[in-house]
Amino acid sequence: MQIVYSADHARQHGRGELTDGRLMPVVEKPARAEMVLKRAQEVGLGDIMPPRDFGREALVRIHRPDYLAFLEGAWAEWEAERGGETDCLPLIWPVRNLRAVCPTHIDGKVSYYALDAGTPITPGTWTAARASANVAMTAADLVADGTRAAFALGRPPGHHATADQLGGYCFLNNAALAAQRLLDRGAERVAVLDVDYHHGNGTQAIFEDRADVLFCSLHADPKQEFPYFLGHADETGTGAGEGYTVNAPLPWGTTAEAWMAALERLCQRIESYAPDALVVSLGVDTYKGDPISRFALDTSDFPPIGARLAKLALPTTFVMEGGYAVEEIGVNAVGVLQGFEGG
Ligand SMILES: NCCCCCC(=O)NO
Ligand SMILES: [Zn+2]
Repeated sequence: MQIVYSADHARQHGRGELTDGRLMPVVEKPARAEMVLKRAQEVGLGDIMPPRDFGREALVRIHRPDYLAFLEGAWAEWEAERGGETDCLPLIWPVRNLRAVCPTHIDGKVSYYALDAGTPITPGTWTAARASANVAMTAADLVADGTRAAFALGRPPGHHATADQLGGYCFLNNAALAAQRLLDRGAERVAVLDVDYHHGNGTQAIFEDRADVLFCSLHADPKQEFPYFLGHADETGTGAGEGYTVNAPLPWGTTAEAWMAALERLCQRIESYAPDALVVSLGVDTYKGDPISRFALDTSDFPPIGARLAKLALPTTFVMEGGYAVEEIGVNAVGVLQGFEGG
């Protein structure tokens, strides 16, 4: 399986994320991608190629221009205001009884464009986020060119990012950009399957009113887990997209048996949709040893996931999302890909 990778991911390395009531060391760090790359090379998963730069015209197919302008200029504005000793994080949100009018001050702007305070903007964020987006679109192009499957080994991840908001360690929605790229290359229908432990609120929001992308996700129940405010089973799409969003929320402690049963239901929905291509938001934070998650999948449970996805017999673009057990992320993520290849 072809792997697309850019060392520019390492330009995203936050100095802290707000969690557990304090600024903690980030879990979304460069070692994650390096460990997956190392494992892919160890098992000879496939050739590794750099991304092509698709430019801003590809990003605006999914993201709002004002949001892209914010991301590009945020660090410079933050540094001018505060110096470079701390990362840019929000401190207030336009919640109930407030108005979502974009402020001019960087504190207000980052709050307007962020859904959480766990996603630090750093000097290298814009570079890393664009590289991750280009990695995903390059992988999608490989699949559009006839490759059976490709792996976008990028970070920062993307599935929490909406058209105009960052959050959950995400800035640009790599999986959504990959799906759009496949449509722009001639696919009529694309299914996005999100197997990350967390609900892909960004991907759902981006495609919720569209019938040309089916969004399916199994994830920790938002009543218990981040992102808390999207991902319920009664969210089925809106307008022309009614029926093209499928959520399978699962409780803390979910075992591989229950998780695979939910996956089976989503795979059957994908089969009935009969897409031209599949994009998989591949998070492996469903692993029982993940430091921020509470499902119970073991390393041996990951290859069967790939094997089931292979039975869909669709051109498939795997896009790296979450997974924070750094020692096991490689064997778990590559395990899915080996299972897909029948390895
Ligand atoms: N800091 C709160 C948890 C962010 C979740 C990140 C993730 O893995 N999403 O898939
Ligand atoms: Zn996750």
